[in-house]
Amino acid sequence: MLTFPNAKINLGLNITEKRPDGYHNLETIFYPVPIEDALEINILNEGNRKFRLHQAGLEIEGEAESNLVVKAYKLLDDQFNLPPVDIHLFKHIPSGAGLGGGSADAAFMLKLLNNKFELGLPDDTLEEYAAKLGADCAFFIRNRPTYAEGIGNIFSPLPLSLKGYRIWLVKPDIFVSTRDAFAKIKPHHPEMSLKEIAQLPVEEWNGRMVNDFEESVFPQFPTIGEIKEEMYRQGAVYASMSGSGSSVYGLFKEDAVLPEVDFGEKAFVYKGRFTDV
Ligand SMILES: C[C@](O)(CO)[C@H](O)COP(=O)(O)OP(=O)(O)OC[C@H]1O[C@@H](n2ccc(N)nc2=O)[C@H](O)[C@@H]1O
Ligand SMILES: Nc1ncnc2c1ncn2[C@@H]1O[C@H](COP(=O)(O)OP(=O)(O)OP(=O)(O)O)[C@@H](O)[C@H]1O
Repeated sequence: MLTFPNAKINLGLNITEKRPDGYHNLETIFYPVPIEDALEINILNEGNRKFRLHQAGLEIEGEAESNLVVKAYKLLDDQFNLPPVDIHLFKHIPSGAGLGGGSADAAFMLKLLNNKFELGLPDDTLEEYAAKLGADCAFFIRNRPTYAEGIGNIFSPLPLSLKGYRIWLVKPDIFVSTRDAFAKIKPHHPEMSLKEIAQLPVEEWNGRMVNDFEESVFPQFPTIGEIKEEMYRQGAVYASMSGSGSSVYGLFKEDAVLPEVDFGEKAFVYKGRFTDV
């Protein structure tokens, strides 16, 4: 059984409070984007191992045991004593990009196991399992435009569609530490709530919808800020860094011409369009 975990972008990200436990309260909108990994499971018939992981595409740091698809399998295996699985993961979504690629794999693995082994778990339960695997994981269970608050874990669906817009996304070869990015922020409440801004036409988001991480990340990594400027130079109606970086996206009108721009040899570049959400 095969599935295609997709990435997300953050539309706006306000860091509002530092909590006594060291984490931060925030508000953001998660929106699915059609940049995809491929994930397949089959029943494993050889040997006495519970799982085998084959990886291709972009490299993922760490041992197989620390891969989120394996953690997702173990979480459900503990509860349901699943058959052994042979896992194939083709990695296309860059990591450390603010695109939630690892979280997507984890959530899609839960959904895949639920379907393959007919566990009958409803979305609410799958979301509870996903939340144990990482901050953004639960979003990918329903995988629809979502307003998130709390530490990024309290969700409500949002009536918002980017259908018809084009997206140009660039991830330069820069690693941003999420922890450091949070540490440099002075939390504050925004003047206008993100939910209200999101109801305005996309053309009116620039200057209103803000990713607070840009303030702490751009001075340290000017290249990331320059990519955002380039998006606006090329005619983006809205551009922003996603999550804590390092990827930057621009949203463009359907008929926009997106030229070839050299963002560096190792940059990941994606051009696509939003369809059915
Ligand atoms: C900011 C987002 O990118 C929004 O999409 C994500 O919520 C971050 O998710 P993530 O990369 O999976 O980050 P995590 O691994 O959960 O957290 C990394 C570190 O960021 C800090 N952190 C994270 C989330 C949060 N609400 N407040 C925090 O202060 C903590 O120091 C934590 O140790
Ligand atoms: N299946 C996986 N795909 C990608 N990364 C994984 C996976 N499993 C574990 N990881 C680990 O998770 C870390 C980052 O994952 P991810 O791809 O979600 O990037 P991210 O850009 O930090 O996402 P975000 O900031 O939006 O949460 C990497 O350091 C990687 O070692």
